Amino acid sequence: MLATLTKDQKTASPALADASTQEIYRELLRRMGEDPDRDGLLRTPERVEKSTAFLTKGYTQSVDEVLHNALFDVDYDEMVIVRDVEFYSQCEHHLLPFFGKAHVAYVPNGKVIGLSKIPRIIDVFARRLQVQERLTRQIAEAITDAIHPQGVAVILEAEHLCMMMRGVEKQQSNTVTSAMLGVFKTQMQTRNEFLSLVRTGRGSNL
Ligand SMILES: Nc1nc2c(ncn2[C@@H]2O[C@H](COP(=O)(O)OP(=O)(O)OP(=O)(O)O)[C@@H](O)[C@H]2O)c(=O)[nH]1
Ligand SMILES: [Zn+2]
Repeated sequence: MLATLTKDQKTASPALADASTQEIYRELLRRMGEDPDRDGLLRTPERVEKSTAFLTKGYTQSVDEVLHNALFDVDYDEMVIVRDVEFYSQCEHHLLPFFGKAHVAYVPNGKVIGLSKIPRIIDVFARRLQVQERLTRQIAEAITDAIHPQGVAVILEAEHLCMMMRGVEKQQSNTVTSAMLGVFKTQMQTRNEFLSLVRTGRGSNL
């Protein structure tokens, strides 16, 4: 059973109300033309239930919980950048992965955030069904809410399997999205400094 189902979600489809999640995956295998009772597939519903719970565990997490109070009063008002953070998410249209690198920057306003918490915040939102634009925005807003900095910038560069292994089948394209808040929106110089520091990182195609 996925931990995230509310009572309403469970009863949303009365015909399936009594079916377990694993029974539903067995049925999906059957409808793919497979035999869910053959050796290799016997434990597949159990594995898929477990891996799906992991890949969507962002629904059961909150930013407060992952921050764990790791916010520090530090007298530093230059840009902090955590770049080339790999992330894996799933597109909400096809339930296929999209994945790539996140680059996050902020200019503090009296408080800094524990460095490891930036990738943790990214994952809280990446491990949900997403569109890349919303994911980008949610990361920027979560950091803003946590430390009220002078500004936050987030760039995501991602490859979408729904555009690669199906649909338009384009293997070389990637999608870049950004959210620029506060001084990253109002001060061209700050935004440019961020962009040039991202470009000199290891994993950026910008
Ligand atoms: N903006 C945006 N679009 C996305 C994202 N992930 C997937 N999509 C797009 O969502 C759209 C869904 O389009 P539909 O026409 O409803 O679905 P489809 O027939 O499967 O589309 P194709 O992928 O073109 O075959 C596609 O254009 C996808 O590329 C995302 O993160 N952001
Ligand atoms: Zn998709």
